[in-house]
Amino acid sequence: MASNPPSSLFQVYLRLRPPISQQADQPERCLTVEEPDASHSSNDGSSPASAPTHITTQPPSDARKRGVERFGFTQVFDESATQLNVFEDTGLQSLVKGVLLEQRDGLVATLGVSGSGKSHTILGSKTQRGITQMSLDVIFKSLASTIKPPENSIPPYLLASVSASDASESQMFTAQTFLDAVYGESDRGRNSRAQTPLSSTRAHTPMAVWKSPLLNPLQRIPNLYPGQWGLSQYLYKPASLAWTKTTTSSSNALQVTASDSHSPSPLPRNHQPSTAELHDANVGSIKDPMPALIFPRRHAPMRASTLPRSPDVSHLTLELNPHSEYIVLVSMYEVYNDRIFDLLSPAIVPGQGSAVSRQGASSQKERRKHLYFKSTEGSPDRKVVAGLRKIACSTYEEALAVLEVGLTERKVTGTGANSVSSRSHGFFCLEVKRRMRNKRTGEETWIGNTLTVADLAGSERARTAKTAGSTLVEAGKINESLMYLGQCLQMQSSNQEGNKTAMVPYRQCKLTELLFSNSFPSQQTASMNRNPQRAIMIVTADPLGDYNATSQILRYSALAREVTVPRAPSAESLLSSTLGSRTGSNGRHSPQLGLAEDLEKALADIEWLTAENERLGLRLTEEEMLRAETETALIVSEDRCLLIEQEVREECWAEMEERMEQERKRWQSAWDEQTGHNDDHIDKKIELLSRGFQIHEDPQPSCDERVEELEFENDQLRSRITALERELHCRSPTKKSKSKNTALESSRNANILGRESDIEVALRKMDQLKLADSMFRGPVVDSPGKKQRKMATRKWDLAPEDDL
Ligand SMILES: Nc1ncnc2c1ncn2[C@@H]1O[C@H](COP(=O)(O)OP(=O)(O)OP(=O)(O)O)[C@@H](O)[C@H]1O
Repeated sequence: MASNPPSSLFQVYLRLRPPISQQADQPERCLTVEEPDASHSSNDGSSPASAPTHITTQPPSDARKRGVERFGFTQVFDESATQLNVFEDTGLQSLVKGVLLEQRDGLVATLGVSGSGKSHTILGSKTQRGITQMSLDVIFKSLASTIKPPENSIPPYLLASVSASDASESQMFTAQTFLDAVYGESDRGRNSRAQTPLSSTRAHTPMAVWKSPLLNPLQRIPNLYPGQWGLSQYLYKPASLAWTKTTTSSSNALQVTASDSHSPSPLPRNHQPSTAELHDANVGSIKDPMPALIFPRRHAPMRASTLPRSPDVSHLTLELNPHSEYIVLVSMYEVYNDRIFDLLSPAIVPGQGSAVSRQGASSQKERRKHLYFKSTEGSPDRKVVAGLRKIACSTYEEALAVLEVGLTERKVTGTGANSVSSRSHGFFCLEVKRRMRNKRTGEETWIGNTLTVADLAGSERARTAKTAGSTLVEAGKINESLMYLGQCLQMQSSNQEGNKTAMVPYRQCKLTELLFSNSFPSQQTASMNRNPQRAIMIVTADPLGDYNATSQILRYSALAREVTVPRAPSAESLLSSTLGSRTGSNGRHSPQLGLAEDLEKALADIEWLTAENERLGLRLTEEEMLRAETETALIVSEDRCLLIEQEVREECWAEMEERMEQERKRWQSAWDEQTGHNDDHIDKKIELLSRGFQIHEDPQPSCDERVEELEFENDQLRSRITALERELHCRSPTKKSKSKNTALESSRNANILGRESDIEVALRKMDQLKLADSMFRGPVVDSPGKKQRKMATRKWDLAPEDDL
């Protein structure tokens, strides 16, 4: 089994985690490290000959029938391996060397089940440094004599020049400016990191370093390099948000200063930046640094002196050309829910002073701007994460302080599997750029390579990790991306085993794209003298952890795999031993020897059956492995289903709420309309009623009108009396005289009374008239049932008695 094929994209190492605490009832151990094979030595010398390279799985006792799997890695580190062992034996020094000297990018990533020790390997603990700190230390120690400029601060012009040749559309800041923005001047003296999310959530991997309360380097610029860089010409004024030329001398003053022949590294005359050039440079920080540097304020982290300094890696320092000039840029990003987010430019929640990344999945998704992994104008041959914030660091401490800032932004949550579980794939990039000058044209540029350290989130099962809601969504995305990563790694190992060159399907998700894109040599990269990256994968596993999850990860990542079925003692050997034991000591066969032939026949049958059994056992194991893989795919699908279900539920809920709101509004408007109508209706009714109740009073007639009225009535009455008298004349004379006498008498009586009211007079007069009328008409024969109509009293009946 070739455990370390030369063409592998990734060197894959396995590291076993020691038990955290000694429990009385330790779970069964599921992994056993094989003793190193003396004959084995790695093809490229990437692992020492005495180092173990294989591991076997021990299925739990309730599943003994399962086949034993044997996995091959570049090297296996058992529980006793220290951080320094891992750093040295994984060849991280050669990765650093590739970045510094060989124009080769380096990538180191950790992969494993949640809680298996990935972050510990990458970032270390309170007492031990991780491979990130050690790599940083080696790089800064190697660059110590060459890193420019001295006094640990970077002049802005230098940054402008670096930025102009940067291909990733980044924003650049010096570490001092950046850390000033993060911690502020007032907090510099404090040493507590109690309030940083990192301190509470990731206690085992302290990264905080920020010790030197130096002045803002930019404030000291004018005196820094008077002769060499001509920086006295430029002064950074944060208030004006721009580089301004402080001198009023002629425009070529800078060129004169910069081309000073005494300068140890003079800039070419034709490449000194004019103000316009600086303005045109693709640097957000230089055009407009302060707005981009808004950052939630933090308290300064713990003192550098309290941070672990071991393991010491001074002996790994590399020799570099002392005349070269380097600059180190640090950037950090995370892949969260298959999107890339810059960890050094977080979104800000107004008034809260904390990054949005701590606010939960949805808000994070909504408020942070995600970045693209793409080819840019300046980098057509390879993809880069565009638009990152890059911090120029000139010391190890500065780089660690920036790393600390990025880590506090990273999404970490407590789950059932790990109390500080990473919920995103974190990438820490260390770009080392070297100044290159074209001797012929004098053109200056900065080229460099990047060492990327990736701390991948751990795979987990929703059931064991007890995740729900947004954490479940994250877990689904994590598992999915790890499944794709597993497919790529499997393709890599099957390519090597069968010498095929099948396509590694790395474009399926952001994680695999970021890890694999730059691993393949292309024609363009070859023409640009750029080597494909070197990559190391450190797989971490807990030997006392979950068998299924651990063996699944190992199946993904191992460079080689074998399956063996535990053999039962062969029937042949059993029979031979039985027969042998029955042979007498004197050499004679026992009486049962006659059965030997039958037994031999049976032996052959048994042998055949045993072989068949083994074959079936092997198939069973293969089927089981297939089933395990399908189970993983099922878990991923289940996670996806849950995710979809959750999304659908949320959508339905939102739609229902929207509809309810619409209905409510509709009912409200109908109600308002109806109420308005009712009010109108009632108003109208009231109006009508009030109109009906209005009492009309005739105006009091004036005296003249009354007189006139009465006179008119008198006339009427007189004419009526005349008519009656005339009628009376036409009838019997006796009645006539009597009647007349009666009328006259009445009139006389009325005159006598004199004081009777008009009404009484009128009533009496009416009675008289009725009487007279009945007399004149004679007896009237009324039809039965017909009522006699009474004459109503009228105003004109009320004539004064005198008139009558
Ligand atoms: N080699 C080791 N030596 C001592 N302790 C270790 C080692 N590896 C891991 N641990 C401890 O185990 C615990 C879990 O480790 P860690 O946080 O690194 O897991 P992880 O794989 O990064 O988990 P996740 O994927 O959930 O982030 C920590 O307390 C860590 O200190």
